[in-house]
Amino acid sequence: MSNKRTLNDFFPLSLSTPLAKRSRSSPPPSAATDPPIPGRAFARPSADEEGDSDLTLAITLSLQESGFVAPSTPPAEKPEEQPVPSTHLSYPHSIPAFPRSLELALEGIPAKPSTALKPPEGSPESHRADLDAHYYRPLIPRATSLAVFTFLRRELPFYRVNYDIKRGPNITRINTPRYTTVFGVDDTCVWRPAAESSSPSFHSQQIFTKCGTGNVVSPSAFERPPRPIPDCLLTLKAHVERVTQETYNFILVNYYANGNDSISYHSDDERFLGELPAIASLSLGGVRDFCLKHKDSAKPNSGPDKVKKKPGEDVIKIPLESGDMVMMKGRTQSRWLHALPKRKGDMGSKGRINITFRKAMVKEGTNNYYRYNVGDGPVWRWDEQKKDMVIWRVSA
Ligand SMILES: O=C(O)CCC(=O)C(=O)O
Ligand SMILES: [Fe+2]
Repeated sequence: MSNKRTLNDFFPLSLSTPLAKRSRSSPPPSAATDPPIPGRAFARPSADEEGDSDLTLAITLSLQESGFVAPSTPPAEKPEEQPVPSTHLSYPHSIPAFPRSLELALEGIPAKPSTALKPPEGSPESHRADLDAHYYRPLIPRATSLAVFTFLRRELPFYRVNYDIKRGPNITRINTPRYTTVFGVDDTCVWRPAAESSSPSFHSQQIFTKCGTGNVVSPSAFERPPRPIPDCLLTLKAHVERVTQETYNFILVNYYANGNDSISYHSDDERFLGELPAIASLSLGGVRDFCLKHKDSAKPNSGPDKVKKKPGEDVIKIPLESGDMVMMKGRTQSRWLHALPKRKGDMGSKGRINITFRKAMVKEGTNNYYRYNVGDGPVWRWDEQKKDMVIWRVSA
């Protein structure tokens, strides 16, 4: 579907507030450009107020906000320096950077060894050979990961995407059973700051140019305008790239509000990801089971012996906790399926965010990811009073 909207349709905000401090990727300040974030004006702390106590406070607040611990006495008001939010013409609203204390906590995490995932006992050798998946338990320490969860749920724009699929003569309406959002552009383009821009905001200056030629690419070359990765997600990407020794140009985010939200068995084996894609998948928030099964075992009673299988016998099931990361490489996408099934009871009672880091090679990837993770519906945002997602703004 082609998109005839102009960039102004995507960025109706008028920008007028001076900013206290630049994020690490921002150019030197000139004119002010970013709107104030209601209820989030912080005074600059003195030098000795910065440090571990900020992180302790951020984590305590986050654990309470996310419902992972009950609030005790109300925490003391503690101002924290607010780095410059990320803005861009394609964003429905600006996206704050992580508080400095959280950013420092993430930067300081040492790279950890991973554990290889193994197929269930008795699986054919070919299944083992096709599986190149590892997990980090955890990649991000639990308390820090919960602070990241609370921050991202509160600050990112989410979508509940609907689309039609055609099976023979029938058209089926699919309502994606989770909230999604996406940032990035495929490898044929590179983001760079627009020359001579008077804006001090790093992201609001970003345009993309064709790799090789350096020619500016118009956002209308895509079905929906691609969105640069905001600073907060760039911080996570840098850590994941360091640990996995891979590079990524796309970040897809899922928010599973409760146990009814899910993703069914699938593989991320689209051609635009290349032949043997490396995908890192980070979990934040509530615990949920992540399941993998070989594509051959998905066929009922397949295999040479045709022995009747018990349900779930071929499935690898890992309860992923906040901060855990699964890395899938090699033939994992082409030969295995994965899913996050619906869950009743305790396991579905807490919200969970999943972030996948991927690399799309060509334009089809950009069009596909924005169609299925942004779509054309309203923006949903977390409402702290209602403790639920609410429609924030209907798209133009
Ligand atoms: O939520 C998860 O852990 C899995 C998400 C996933 O497989 C996907 O987004 O493709
Ligand atoms: Fe997936």
